[in-house]
Amino acid sequence: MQREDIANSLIVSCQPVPGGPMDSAQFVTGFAKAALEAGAKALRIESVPYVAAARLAVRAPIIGIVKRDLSDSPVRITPYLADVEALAEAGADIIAFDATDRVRPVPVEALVKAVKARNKLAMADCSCLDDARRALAAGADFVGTTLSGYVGGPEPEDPDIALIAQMRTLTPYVIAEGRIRSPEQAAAAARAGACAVVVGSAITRTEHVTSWFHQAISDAYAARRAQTVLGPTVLGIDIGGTKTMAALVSGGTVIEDMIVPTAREAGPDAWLASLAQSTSAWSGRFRRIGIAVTGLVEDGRWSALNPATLGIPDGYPLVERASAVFGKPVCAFNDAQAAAWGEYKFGAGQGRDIVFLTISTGIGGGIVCNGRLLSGLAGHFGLIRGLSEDRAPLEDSTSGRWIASQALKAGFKADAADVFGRALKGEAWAGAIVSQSASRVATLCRDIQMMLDPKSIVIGGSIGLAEGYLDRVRAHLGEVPPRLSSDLVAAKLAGHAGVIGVADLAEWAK
Ligand SMILES: CC(=O)N[C@H](C=O)[C@@H](O)[C@H](O)[C@H](O)COP(=O)(O)O
Repeated sequence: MQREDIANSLIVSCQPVPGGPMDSAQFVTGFAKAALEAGAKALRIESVPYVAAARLAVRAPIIGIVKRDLSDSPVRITPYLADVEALAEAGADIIAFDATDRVRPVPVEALVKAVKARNKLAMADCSCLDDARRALAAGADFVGTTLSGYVGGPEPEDPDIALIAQMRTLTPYVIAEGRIRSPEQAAAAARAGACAVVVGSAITRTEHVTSWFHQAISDAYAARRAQTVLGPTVLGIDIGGTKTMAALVSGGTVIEDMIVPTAREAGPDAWLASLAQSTSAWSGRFRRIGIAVTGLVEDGRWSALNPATLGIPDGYPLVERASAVFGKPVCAFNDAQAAAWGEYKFGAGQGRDIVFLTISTGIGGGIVCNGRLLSGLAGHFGLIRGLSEDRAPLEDSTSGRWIASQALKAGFKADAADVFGRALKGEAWAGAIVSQSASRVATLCRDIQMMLDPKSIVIGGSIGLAEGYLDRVRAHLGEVPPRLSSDLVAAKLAGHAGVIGVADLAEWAK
């Protein structure tokens, strides 16, 4: 045969799962005939007996291989000269072999020579462009992408279309092979320049194809069951200064989530448009949307309280714009208030009135009083006046930003996390800074207790939950008489508090 005989064609690899119920010559020839009847032009067949059986059953070109598991080499496909001889004898037209640059019993040059000596065509199964280069130099007639993704590391999901295009710069005789599982992927391989496309598992490994469908359907049923048990699903969104989280939330449980960076300069219209796009795959799965944002939300309008965190036009009509973009009802809340509600209903609050404090780069919070979340400015504890001479906001003398600035004053270039690490190791200067911050939070907790008398104060945020911080706050509170003291508990929902809380608020806002 000529190389052109298989140009622009589909080749079906008929390799049953070894040892499986279809691992017999009868199925191999059955698949081969069915494939040819449906338009395939050639076959790829493994083992000498199956090549011989197919040769008797069909006239189409056959790529023959032998697979072996060797103890002293990772090479599996047609490693020996004797394999080449036997495949030629059995009636293969093209003989394929592993052409990777690994420890091997026989050099590629010798295999090519043996194939040619039998007047057959040689196909080099490659893992990368360099393999193809060497194989062509050795005289291979075709190069295949067969072994891309199979020479170490985790197995990729998609076919290596880029490698097809790269190989095409070396020769027109590129055969695309490996993980081509849909007609769209096969067409992409052809468009990338392959002269022929091999499809195996997706056509002839019934066990694999069945397991793909089985998995997809099981996941879908599991999601449906979760929804029945948990109740309606809401899209919760938490837009922060550096990243935005979107999640499908049902009954306080996050079913699926994703995190995308917040393109700070792009502005709120662009953030909403890109969120609608990145969550479009979920569109049929929720009926309402809750959005939590940093800053002040009043009557559906969003304003920045600290433009350094996220700059937004004053009074931006968040609810109106988001409803238009998503085409679904939307409600919006401040992010710390939403987190307070999440902790109250599903986290550390356990349904008892709480004040939530998040101590992080800055300080925020939320108040649940008589089972109701206070909105507007309520809970912006970081902005209350501190005790310093200039009456600067409390967060300026307490938060993560302040901790880092104090470290610098003490002569250490360290962020808040470093300062905590060094405090834990017993470095006195770091311990003093952390302790000062904790003592100010303890004073805040005492004042909160006097004003609102919550059942618990729930502490969250990267500083609030850092090892040892809560204990230090408790130690400072220990100086207060017991009835005036607070029950301090650590937040439980971590990074999901905002989306869980706002999703629940959206569900009950209807
Ligand atoms: C890596 C390796 O050993 N590949 C083997 C080569 O013959 C076969 O197991 C594959 O089924 C064949 O390459 C077709 O690929 P897919 O079944 O993904 O369409």
